[in-house]
Amino acid sequence: MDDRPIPVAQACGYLLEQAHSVNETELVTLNKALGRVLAVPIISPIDLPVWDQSAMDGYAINSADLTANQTDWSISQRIAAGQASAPLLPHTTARIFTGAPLPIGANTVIVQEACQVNDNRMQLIDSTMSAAIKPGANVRRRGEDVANGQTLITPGTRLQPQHLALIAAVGIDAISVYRRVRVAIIASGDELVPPGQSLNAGQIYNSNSTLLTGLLTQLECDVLECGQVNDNRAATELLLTQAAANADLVIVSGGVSVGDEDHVRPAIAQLGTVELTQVAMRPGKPLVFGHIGTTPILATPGNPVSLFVTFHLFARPLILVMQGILGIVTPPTIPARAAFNWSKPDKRCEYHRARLEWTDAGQAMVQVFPSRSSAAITSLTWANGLVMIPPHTTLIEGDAVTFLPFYSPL
Ligand SMILES: Nc1nc2c(c(=O)[nH]1)N[C@H]1C(S)=C(S)[C@@H](COP(=O)(O)OP(=O)(O)OC[C@H]3O[C@@H](n4cnc5c(N)ncnc54)[C@H](O)[C@@H]3O)O[C@H]1N2
Ligand code: MOO
Repeated sequence: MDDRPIPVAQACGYLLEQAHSVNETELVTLNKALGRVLAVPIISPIDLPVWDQSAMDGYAINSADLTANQTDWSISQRIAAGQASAPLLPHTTARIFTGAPLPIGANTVIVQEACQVNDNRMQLIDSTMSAAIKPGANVRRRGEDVANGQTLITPGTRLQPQHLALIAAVGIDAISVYRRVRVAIIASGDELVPPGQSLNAGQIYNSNSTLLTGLLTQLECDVLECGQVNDNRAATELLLTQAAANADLVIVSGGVSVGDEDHVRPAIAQLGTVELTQVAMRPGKPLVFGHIGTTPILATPGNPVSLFVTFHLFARPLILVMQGILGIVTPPTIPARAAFNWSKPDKRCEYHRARLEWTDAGQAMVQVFPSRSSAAITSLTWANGLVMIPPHTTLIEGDAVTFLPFYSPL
């Protein structure tokens, strides 16, 4: 296999081409559906509003009576939200409240601020205003928001609270969503110790498993935590085999470089196929992608920043496709201006930790973290995104740059 680094877009394109969504669906109640991906269209079984209703507290009237030299109206009924209305008696008005059903025979609601009531008769405070009251004023018509039979939400949508509210508003309480994508995670490295234990010489805490668990949980995946594997070929192969058999996707961090202690790539090649290795990016160059059986395996560099960046650029889009998301899955970008100088460019495309802020004049400006180290995990808590700096590119303050926010929809 050609080991020359390939461009990020080409690598991501390959991952997405071969990706397919989990097809199995399950029925979940609305309060369990937040963040899940809709599998079947939501078609409204009702009109919304369900009936003509008042948008204001006031008086329901037939607008024809406003032009018929009538200056006051007997209040023939009182309709609060939750009550049924009776047909409006001719030439009368109904006291009505916001959200209450408009009586048959009325087509307009006059806000109560414009009215006065004496002896159960309603008058306009300023009778000359009657001509200005438009038929249909302050009425929400049946079906004006949603028509019975209308498709409300299409499959492939990640369900946000507002989607769930719309589904609830048409009376549906359980929906079909794709099952969660199950992702197995493995941390490779002899040096790794779980947080909470004491460190011996040469050891460090395993932070990548926590990072990956969080990133995957945010994406609504099921996480299969496979723990840590030593820098040993047989152990790596065993754990990879088990992980691949039990998950839709395996993400391994560490052990992908070219040293004698890096066993992940040869282990994947032994068990399956290595289809992609070395991406022309910084950090994250020694990325490996392949399959064991039909399970995709993404092996990222062990440096926490490299893991985070490669997750954002590769794992996330891949998972979105596997989840059944329809639409653009690659990270969104924001055009901005550099608030920094960049004088030592790399031959790889750089994804540097960056912070986007808006000036008072509304210009998006990007600052960069002072260290380029892919081990500097503090850069991730400082930044709110990445700035993309193309290969061999120097920048001065004010130059146009592309910013990739960490938190994005979908
Ligand atoms: N001769 C070369 N050496 C290296 C190259 C190269 O091209 N030639 N590439 C460098 C780059 S770039 C990177 S990135 C790393 C990638 O190395 P590995 O993926 O093999 O990762 P490790 O060596 O296992 O770890 C790198 C670094 O990250 C720490 N680490 C690993 N796992 C965890 C974890 N779960 N939690 C926290 N920290 C972790 C590990 O201790 C190392 O410090 O290779 C360079 N070398
Ligand atoms: O690619 Mo490494 O991730 O530059 O540090």
